[in-house]
Amino acid sequence: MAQYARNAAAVAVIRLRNPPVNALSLTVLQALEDGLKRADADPSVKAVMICGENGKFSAGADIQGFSSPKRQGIALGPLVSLIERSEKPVVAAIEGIALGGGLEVALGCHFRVAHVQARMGLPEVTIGLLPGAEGTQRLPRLIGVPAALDLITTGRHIPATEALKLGLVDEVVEENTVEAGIRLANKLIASVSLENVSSKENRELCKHARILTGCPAGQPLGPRRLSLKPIPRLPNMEAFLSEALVKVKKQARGCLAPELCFQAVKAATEQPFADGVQRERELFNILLTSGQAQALQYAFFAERAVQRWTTLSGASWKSASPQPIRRAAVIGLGTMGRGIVTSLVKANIPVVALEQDVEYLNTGRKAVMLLLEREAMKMGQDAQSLDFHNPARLQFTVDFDGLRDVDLVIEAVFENMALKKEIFKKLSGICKPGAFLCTNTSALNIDEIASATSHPQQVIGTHFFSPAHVMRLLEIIYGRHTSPAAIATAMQLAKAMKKVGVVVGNCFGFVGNRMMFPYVQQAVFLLEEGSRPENVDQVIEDFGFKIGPFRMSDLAGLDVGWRSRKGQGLTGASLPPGTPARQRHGRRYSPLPDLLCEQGRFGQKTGKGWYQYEKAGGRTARPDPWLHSFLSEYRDTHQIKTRFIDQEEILERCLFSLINEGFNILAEGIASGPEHLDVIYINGYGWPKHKGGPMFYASTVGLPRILAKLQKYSEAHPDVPELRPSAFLKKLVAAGNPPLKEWMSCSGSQSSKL
Ligand SMILES: CCCCCCCC/C=C\C=C\CC(=O)SCCNC(=O)CCNC(=O)[C@H](O)C(C)(C)COP(=O)(O)OP(=O)(O)OC[C@H]1O[C@@H](n2cnc3c(N)ncnc32)[C@H](O)[C@@H]1OP(=O)(O)O
Repeated sequence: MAQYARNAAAVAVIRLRNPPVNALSLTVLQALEDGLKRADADPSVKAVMICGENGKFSAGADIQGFSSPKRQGIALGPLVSLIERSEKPVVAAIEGIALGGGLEVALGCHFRVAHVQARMGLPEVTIGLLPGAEGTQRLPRLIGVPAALDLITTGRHIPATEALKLGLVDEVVEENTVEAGIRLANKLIASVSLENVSSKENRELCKHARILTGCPAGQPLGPRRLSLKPIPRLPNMEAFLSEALVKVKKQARGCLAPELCFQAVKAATEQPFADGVQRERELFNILLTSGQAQALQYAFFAERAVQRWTTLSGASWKSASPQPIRRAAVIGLGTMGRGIVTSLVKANIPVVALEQDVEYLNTGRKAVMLLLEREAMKMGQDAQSLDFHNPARLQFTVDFDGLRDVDLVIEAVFENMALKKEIFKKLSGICKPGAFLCTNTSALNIDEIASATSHPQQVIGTHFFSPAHVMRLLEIIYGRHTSPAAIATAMQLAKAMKKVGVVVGNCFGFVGNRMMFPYVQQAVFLLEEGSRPENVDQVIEDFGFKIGPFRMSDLAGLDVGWRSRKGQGLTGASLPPGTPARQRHGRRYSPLPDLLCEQGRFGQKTGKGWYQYEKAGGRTARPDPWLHSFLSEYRDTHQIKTRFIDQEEILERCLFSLINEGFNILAEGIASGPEHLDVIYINGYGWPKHKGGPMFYASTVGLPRILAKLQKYSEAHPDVPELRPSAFLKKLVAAGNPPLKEWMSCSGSQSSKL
């Protein structure tokens, strides 16, 4: 709702009220409209001020409401126009946040006062929409086309100080914003009522109010109505717009909203306000029904849902409190360790970084310092707080004794069980008993690592994604003995590092890598059968992934997987003589990646992998004729008949096998819901957010279709168990393909405990 109140003077205060973020639900909109009409009808009211309850203006339209049938016919735009048309000055007092429809309401007001800590923005693009309450038409009139286009197509939130520089707000205050808004409203009232009185003092007051408001005498509100303002012209508007469109399309990678946001702003540059508004509405409706908006809104809520973690035994925030981390340690300063140290420093957590010897330590130190310098450059003035040259904030050592008083250790050494167990045994003896012992393993058994310590309840997996200081995902893996406090602390740590923590159970590869395995496996099988790396990558990248499996493999290094396969006895010296080249443990196996490694083709680092590069360390992948003939010879050797594989088969075999594994994971209770898998894939594996994550995507394709396709591929490849449809998928299809929200209530006995 919105609360209407009269203050002692002639200012009516309308306070938006819908905790926690004052989202503009139908009730709030109705109350806002009622308040405006009441203020208009009351002759003793001379000005209106709109603010929000609890230090927040508004987070915009109620996102849940977009999927409600009631939304039809309700539009915020006319309400914003109603505010703007008011004959009585309307002031927005912005505290906390003014986002989306919230900012559009403020744009309808004649004046905007913001608290210095407030943030503003039009983030609709991030949920697949555009600012549909005339914001795409008003904002460029207020702050110019380039700045408006930037805010509307990126959705970024800006601080009040930047908003002031852009001219988005009239005043920024450090004190009580509501009082400042009322003060301004009173000055405006005074300026109007004193216009014709000729005392010197009054004329001064009017002058002051005009300077503040930019209103010529006698016309107090006309110039403040943004719909009446012309668009500030650029000398080269056309060229500017074409360049901007290229940039927007490049960043959008298949997501519709940025381009339609662009089109709406373009309309503002070409058409009168009313026609622009009409165009904005048409584009808004296209987005609303596009499917991408649903996916992005699902992703928004999924990210929030995973914060409410639960374990199989029922632990949750209710049963656990996070412990404070006053000092942390990172063991191993390879690529991952460096990024983890950087993330901790950025989160203002003092860090001890440990390496095995001085040589490694010095190399690691240099790399960490370089990363931190770069981060500091990006942060500008805020970087002072990092203070990473201060040894009390960041210390480098080769001595485990330096870890005695830390509250949490993150081990980020080589992926080797024996080495990890040795380290955890050492930590168990050195660290204080309450210290949390985290491992950055990407696949290994947390329980086995914990067995090397005398405090297995303190051991937890914290799987970072490379580059660890950039990627948002933190997969948090609890073992059999992990305490709820350890989980809560890891979740809190993720939040402090501005990452999204997802709690999952312990199994080989956890959630992310376990689902990735069948996807990569299918990609390689497709090469055996007739595809080329560039064909497969193209299909996956056209789907919206940032990078296809082969480009990814070249980037990460083929040697990483090779080492792991050797460790598992799948290839290398430990392979029993007589093992068939393309079979392991009775299942289909492709030795292609091993053969490439044997040729020294490790990917970008060696200048050759699935592609060729300009030099070792080069970044530009080019199809490699050598690899094409190698594949032909390989097929000849193994008598595989080359066939043409179409895009549909490439996409389905890669993605449906990944999704299938997702259903197995859900059935086993490794994750407590499909949202967890989707958040992991969006934030850690480059799954296109506008497709909502693999499990949401499966729900849009339809589970019966996924099942039928898996059945077909499984029949064609009976030696690939990963293509055999999951029992849980079959169960859901048999249950009538229920909506994703209801899947877990159909899951087996284990997960039903969740
Ligand atoms: C029936 C309605 C009809 C409305 C008329 C439609 C006419 C069309 C015209 C205009 C269209 C306007 C479009 C919009 O305004 S779309 C919304 C744009 N706004 C956003 O995208 C903001 C989204 N929110 C955020 O970015 C953050 O939540 C933030 C506000 C910055 C707060 O962040 P933080 O402090 O980290 O807290 P949480 O993110 O955990 O949020 C707290 C809870 O609030 C819920 N929430 C937040 N925003 C919204 C929202 N806009 N609608 C509904 N719910 C919202 C969030 O889910 C959290 O809930 P919970 O605690 O249950 O998880």
